[in-house]
Amino acid sequence: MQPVGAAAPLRVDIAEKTFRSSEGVSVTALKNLAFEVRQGEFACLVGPSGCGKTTTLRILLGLDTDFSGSFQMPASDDGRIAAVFQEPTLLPWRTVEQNVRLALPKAMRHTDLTRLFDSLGLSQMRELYPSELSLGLARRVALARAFAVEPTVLFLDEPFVSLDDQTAERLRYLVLSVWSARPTTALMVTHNVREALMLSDRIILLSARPAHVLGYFDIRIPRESRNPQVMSDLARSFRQKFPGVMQAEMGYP
Ligand SMILES: Nc1ncnc2c1ncn2[C@@H]1O[C@H](COP(=O)(O)OP(=O)(O)OP(=O)(O)O)[C@@H](O)[C@H]1O
Repeated sequence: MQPVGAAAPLRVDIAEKTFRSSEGVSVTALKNLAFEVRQGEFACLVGPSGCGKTTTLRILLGLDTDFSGSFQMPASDDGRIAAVFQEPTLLPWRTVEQNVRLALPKAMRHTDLTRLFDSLGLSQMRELYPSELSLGLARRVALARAFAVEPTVLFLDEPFVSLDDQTAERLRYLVLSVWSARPTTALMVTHNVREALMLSDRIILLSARPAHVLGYFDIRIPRESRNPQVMSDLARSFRQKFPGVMQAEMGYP
């Protein structure tokens, strides 16, 4: 299928990002972090805990402008950006459906969302309020809200953490199926190598803080062919290419 949304890659070239406390303590989170995500590609930023992954996403989302360097979003006519964080951040006084619709640009407010709710298993939940949802369901709503705007670029920050294994795996498959129906440029942060091998076209492996790129791992095997044997072969190749980084902490013993 033809990728949609973007005509140019997402280009990131962050020279440095340093946090400075009022007591004068400084922490350099990113240093010479440069990478690209190609048009219509699902890329994963993988790196150890605290290396600077969320900091990178916050910069790309414009939530943190105090850094040196530059980045370029994929070019397109409307340039919609969507993001899903670990915390679903739903409006508590709005229903599931209202939470999703409120994110839509005016021209799309009356879009038929039936297929999207169906594909995320949310058809029966449209009238519920966030307090009535488990964390797994709330994450699905956050994902629906992001996909509903048909973004040019989609950022995901560890959307499967703190879920039990079964719920997380089901959600990974749901994301795959919704994303595959409209493969927009996506960048997902995770510290779970197995998850990245399952979902992505390209893994961008980051160093410990200050984060910079250690290397790329491209996966050309179609997602639907990544059965347990293929996944285990991919994990072996990854381990061979990056010896020492496949620790249990990173999701693949
Ligand atoms: N507002 C802040 N002030 C000071 N230091 C910060 C701030 N935000 C992040 N840091 C530090 O910057 C570093 C990178 O943090 P960041 O949250 O980006 O890492 P991460 O790779 O996303 O971690 P994790 O995988 O644990 O979520 C960490 O050492 C963190 O303590």
